[in-house]
Amino acid sequence: MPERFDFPGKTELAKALAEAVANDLKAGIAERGVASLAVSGGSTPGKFFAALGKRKDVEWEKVTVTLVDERWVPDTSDRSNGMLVNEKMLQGPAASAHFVPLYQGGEEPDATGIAKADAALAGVPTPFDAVVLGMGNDGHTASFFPGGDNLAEALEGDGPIVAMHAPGAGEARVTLSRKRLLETRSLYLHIEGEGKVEVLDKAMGEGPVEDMPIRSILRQTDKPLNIYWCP
Ligand SMILES: O=C1O[C@H](COP(=O)(O)O)[C@@H](O)[C@H](O)[C@H]1O
Repeated sequence: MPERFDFPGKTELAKALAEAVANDLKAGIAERGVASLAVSGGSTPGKFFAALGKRKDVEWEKVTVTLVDERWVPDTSDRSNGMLVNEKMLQGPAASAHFVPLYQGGEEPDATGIAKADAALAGVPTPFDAVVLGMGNDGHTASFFPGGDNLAEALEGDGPIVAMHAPGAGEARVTLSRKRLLETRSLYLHIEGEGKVEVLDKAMGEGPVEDMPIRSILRQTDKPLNIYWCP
């Protein structure tokens, strides 16, 4: 059963989640000399990224940061999750972290693009010390979209990176597979707003995973899921 932590506001949530993830990274560095983190994009994580990136107690030069999913757009696009991470998190103390992008050029995540992204991801210390997921109003997480053309592969395949096109996704995307996402020491779901808690409540109920792919994370028991929410 996931554990839920509620906060009065976005600032409090951002600070608490940054504290938890910073502790995960420090534990990883203490144990193996390096640490790795995979984060989501979208409209929710900006404050959390800023709070985490300011942490001076993390040896950022030993940290590798990557994404749980990416829109297949150049990193100059304001739709790029990579750009968001670079602008909001990898500033100040965190500027010395190593960032591994998923977008590898070109118009489409074709076999060459996926092979390059797989190769880039192979350089990220495994398991992740922390994975921070988000959730869309349609019940998607990472780029596990309802109606996604490669949803079954993303949910059940060995991955590690899967191309995804879906009616609700906008541009073509890539996503880490469920298997790769669960190769983590800590797992978080970061959601904000009353609307998202309604989506979460629905997802916690019965129904097919394909209708609300966040269920593939909520229903698994391999990794304890910590849900961070604020209004
Ligand atoms: O498109 C995406 O959406 C989800 C949720 O985003 P939000 O705007 O509702 O916070 C995000 O988790 C994912 O990484 C992103 O690519």
